[in-house]
Amino acid sequence: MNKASLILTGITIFLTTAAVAYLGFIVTGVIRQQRSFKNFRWPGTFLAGLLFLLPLLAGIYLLPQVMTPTASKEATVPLELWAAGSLIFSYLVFFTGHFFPHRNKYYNPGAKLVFISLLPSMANAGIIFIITTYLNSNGDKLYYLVFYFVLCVYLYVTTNKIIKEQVLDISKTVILDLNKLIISKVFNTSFRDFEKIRKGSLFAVLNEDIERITVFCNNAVNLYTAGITVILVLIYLLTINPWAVLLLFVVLAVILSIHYSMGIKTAKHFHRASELREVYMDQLLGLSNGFRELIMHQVKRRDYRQELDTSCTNYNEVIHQAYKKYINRTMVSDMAFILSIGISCFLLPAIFHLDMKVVTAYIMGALFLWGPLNMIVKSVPEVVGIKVAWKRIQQFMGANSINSEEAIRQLIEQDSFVIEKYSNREVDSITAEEVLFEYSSEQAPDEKYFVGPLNFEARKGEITFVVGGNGSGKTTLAKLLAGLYVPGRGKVKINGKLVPGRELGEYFSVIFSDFYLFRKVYTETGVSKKNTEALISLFRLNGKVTVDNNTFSTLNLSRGQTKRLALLQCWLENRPIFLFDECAADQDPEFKEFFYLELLPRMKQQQKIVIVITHDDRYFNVADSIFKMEMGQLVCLNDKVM
Ligand SMILES: Nc1ncnc2c1ncn2[C@@H]1O[C@H](COP(=O)(O)OP(=O)(O)OP(=O)(O)O)[C@@H](O)[C@H]1O
Repeated sequence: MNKASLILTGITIFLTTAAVAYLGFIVTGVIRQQRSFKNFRWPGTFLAGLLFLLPLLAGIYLLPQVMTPTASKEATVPLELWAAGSLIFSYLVFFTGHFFPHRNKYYNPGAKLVFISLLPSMANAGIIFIITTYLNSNGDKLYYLVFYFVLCVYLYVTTNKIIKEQVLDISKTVILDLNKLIISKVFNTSFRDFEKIRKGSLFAVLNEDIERITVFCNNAVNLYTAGITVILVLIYLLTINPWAVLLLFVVLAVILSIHYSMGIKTAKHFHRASELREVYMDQLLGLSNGFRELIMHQVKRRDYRQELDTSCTNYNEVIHQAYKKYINRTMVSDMAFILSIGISCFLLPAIFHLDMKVVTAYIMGALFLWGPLNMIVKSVPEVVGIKVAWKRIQQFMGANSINSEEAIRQLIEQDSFVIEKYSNREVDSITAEEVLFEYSSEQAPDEKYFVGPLNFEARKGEITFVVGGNGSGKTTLAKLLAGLYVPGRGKVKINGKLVPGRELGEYFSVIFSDFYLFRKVYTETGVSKKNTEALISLFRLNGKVTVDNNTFSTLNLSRGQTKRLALLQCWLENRPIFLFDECAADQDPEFKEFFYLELLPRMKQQQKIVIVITHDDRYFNVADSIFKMEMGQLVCLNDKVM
């Protein structure tokens, strides 16, 4: 069998096998109901595909004339037809896949990529084959070789364009899904766990780690193409001299194992760098949140800046070391590869008594391998980096939570529950029975602080005060009542019925001492302009702020005005229980009077349950009942309730 027949047979077998395999995937996908029919505007796409195929069909047709000038044309015509037929058949099968897309959105572009990414490698191998054929020829096939060279370049460029666009689409989806996944995870984290998360790590995961995975997605296809190119060039070299390929193989195995063993050390550096980046991010957050405090005092500013500089330098140093180690590795592998080329060049002809033409072709092939191989070898740190990034995302997400497609889907969709209405609900009482909560941390397991066991009750149409010294546990009680903390023991009940932790919060409108005011008012019913105008006047914010489209016109207000706005927002939410944690603590006498003597009685009048954590003993007479917190224990100061 001459070379042309061999190549044509190879093309036919490869394309037919790939097409039949793909057809098999489509059919099984349809049977398993993973794929279903979906129509699209296909005629234009189909014709564009056919146009793309035309030069390739010409290439198949001309192949026998280039490679076997002396062979009879009749002998190869059927093979040309088979090859051309298999190309069209595979195109039709490939196209059919568009009509039956897989349910998994990564599967369709992924399968397409696996197939198309083979083509640039083939074009690459074709180019080296054409060049070496030309070098070894006497120039009689120049026009044909130029045609095939252009054909290979055409194939390389067009398929690479398709691949790059597909990869871009996939990485866009990956970024979006991972971001949504992390955000969903944050939303589904309990408040206590959220308190424990280092905020720097949240931003590090959202920025750096996801970015790293995306970059890897882009490079993975290049890696795959490089791998196929290496295989094809090796096959070509095999046809020139098998022993030389074996030698090359041994050299490559040695280079890769050296590279890999050096890579383990680099991985440790990359891991350490990620940890230091979290610390740095945390401090950057401190800079942003505490800028006002920092800018005012020289010492604070100097010391914080020093700390920030130190963590920035530490991070930089470690990442620098990691990349330095990586450079050492690449130098070792670069040197080993160049040495192996030298050995091939000087020793091979002597050992195997090879013709110089064969040696030239061999060296050409080996040099051609250099690019793709380099890419594969140099991607090792990327693979290490991605392993580190993925591990951190997994850690962040919690063990075993994202190991299946179903788990991911459920997590993303978890928040799409039906919204129940809680405003205006009839709530007679909220009670805590023998509730106990324990603060503990992994860093200091021996240092524990207990709140409770305690009993508490607040009733409709009554104002309940909770008083007590700093650190006695008042805010912890508030978080337990509002379902932010889950008690280790005991129960929190609404109207005498046990309510799940997550639902408890729905009954509350809360202002904690370190509250965050959102610019938009998120209410079940939206807010009417007329109603809000009256409220703005009640809260004495006229001329300061307006509400349009459920959104406050500004948040640039004084601290007291911001508190009033937060109270106004609570009012708009219209939940059955109001809870205020030291809401008037840092306010002027006028605000205090407004809060204790005007607002709270109005809420009471509206039959709300009003719980107020306070130190303002001047207004204790406003309360219907007063509880006192002492070292985590609760006592009722008047027996009106208990
Ligand atoms: N996130 C936390 N992790 C660990 N321990 C905590 C945490 N928050 C509070 N504590 C501990 O629980 C105790 C009670 O805190 P809490 O905030 O409930 O007190 P408080 O009565 O509201 O104080 P203050 O009047 O100063 O606001 C504190 O002594 C503190 O040591």
